Amino acid sequence: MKLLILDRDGVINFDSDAYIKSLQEWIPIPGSIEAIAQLSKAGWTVAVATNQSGIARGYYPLQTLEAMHARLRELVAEQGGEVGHIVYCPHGPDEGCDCRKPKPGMLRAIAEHYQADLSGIWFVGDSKGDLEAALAVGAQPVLVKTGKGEKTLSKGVPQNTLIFDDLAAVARALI
Ligand SMILES: O=P(O)(O)OC[C@@H](O)[C@H]1O[C@@H](OP(=O)(O)O)[C@@H](O)[C@@H](O)[C@@H]1O
Ligand SMILES: [Mg+2]
Ligand SMILES: [Zn+2]
Repeated sequence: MKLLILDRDGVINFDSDAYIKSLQEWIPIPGSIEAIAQLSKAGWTVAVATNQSGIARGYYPLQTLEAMHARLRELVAEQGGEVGHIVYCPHGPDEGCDCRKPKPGMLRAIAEHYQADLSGIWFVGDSKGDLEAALAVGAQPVLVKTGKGEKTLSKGVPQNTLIFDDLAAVARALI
């Protein structure tokens, strides 16, 4: 299957150092909704793996997170596309969970959901932890320059990282 996995904040929607704490703060990056819709219409399964430590930190309830993901699904559906499995890590950095990136637990959960092999699968992110999670399971690290991407790039990225300006450019490369 044609499986593509996306980080959320900084890839699909704008990110903020103050976290994305409400539906109103969840604003798609221009071109990202269209990119996901075009990819899914071209036969790609587009899954999402996102750290959401704001839940553990008490910044927003699970209900708000679910509302953001419902909005994402709604916007992509309006463009005739579909969003696949969305996995999130609600834990804080000190909880020692297996799902918080750079650990690959969420990528493994998505692979399990689709009974898919992760080797070579593109995982598109904006942070170093995204790239490291990809490498941990033999997936292809892909960096976009949106969100924290420029900052991540300036600090150096793994040698085989693919680099694109944004999610729309990733979609153009795949379709
Ligand atoms: O990029 P994804 O994984 O979709 O989500 C990242 C968010 O959960 C937040 O992750 C936080 O990192 P800490 O969780 O505080 O280390 C910060 O980087 C915030 O700016 C960011 O909004
Ligand atoms: Mg991100
Ligand atoms: Zn977790």
